Amino acid sequence: MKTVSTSKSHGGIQGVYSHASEACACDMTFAVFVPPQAKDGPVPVLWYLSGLTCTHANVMDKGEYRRLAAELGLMIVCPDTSPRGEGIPDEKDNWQFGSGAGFYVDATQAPFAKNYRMYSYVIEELPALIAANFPADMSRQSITGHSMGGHGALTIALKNPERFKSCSAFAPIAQPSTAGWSKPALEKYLGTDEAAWRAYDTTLLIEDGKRFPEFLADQGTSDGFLQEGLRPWLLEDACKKAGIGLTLRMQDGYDHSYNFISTFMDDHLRWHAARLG
Ligand SMILES: N[C@@H](CCC(=O)N[C@@H](CS)C(=O)NCC(=O)O)C(=O)O
Repeated sequence: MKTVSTSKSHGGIQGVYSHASEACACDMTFAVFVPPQAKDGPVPVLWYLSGLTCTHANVMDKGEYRRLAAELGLMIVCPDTSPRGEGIPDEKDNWQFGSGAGFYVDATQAPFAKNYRMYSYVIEELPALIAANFPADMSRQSITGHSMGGHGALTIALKNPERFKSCSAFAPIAQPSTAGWSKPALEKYLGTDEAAWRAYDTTLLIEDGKRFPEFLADQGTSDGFLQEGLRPWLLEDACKKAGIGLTLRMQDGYDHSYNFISTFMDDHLRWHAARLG
């Protein structure tokens, strides 16, 4: 692991690191905020998964999580959203696929299967690296994310309920297997057999019996992707049918940007801190 940069903030350290990823077969960059409490022992970890077009840096620069994370003693880990670099298959003019659009799946189709393994990266490789190199209490982890990363957080929590104490999302893609900006990506990463997509679709995972105790989700009413891409009512329906507690807050006038995310970041940090103990 290489340190790209470190910078003191609110008594903690905001760092950026890179490493040669086995899962993605390329160098990957990620951000970690270590709160001041870490000098007294391991601290709980909150994973933040970003949305389409993002790197590790968007939430680090605009998410405004450090002040409260430092107060609550939370480590914040922000992975990249896809493999990147020379030789990685990509569609340069398509922001909904390839670089910046890994959708947190393990691709099975050529030529993507070699690198686009963001599910394994986020659930296995990066946690092992964090556990080995940072003062993290890996018995206390929670997960959140935005848009494509909200989909990532919800699906990962549903598939690994024993790993995470809590899960929340900002404007998550509720049903990626039928939304216009995600369905083509699932088809290219996972093939045309729609049965394979179910493992990466929140509503279908719930339909197939996966469970998580409760979710918090915030959604702006002025989000341009609300009607076609995000459709939180599908999450609401799925949770209701399954008896999963969902706190869905429609936030009047907010859009899809980090101005929305940063407004409600404190609420999400407090939600997770309360459940991380
Ligand atoms: N590039 C797209 C927008 C993509 C977009 O809104 N991405 C969200 C996640 S789905 C984001 O967080 N963008 C980065 C940012 O706002 O910093 C467009 O121009 O319509």
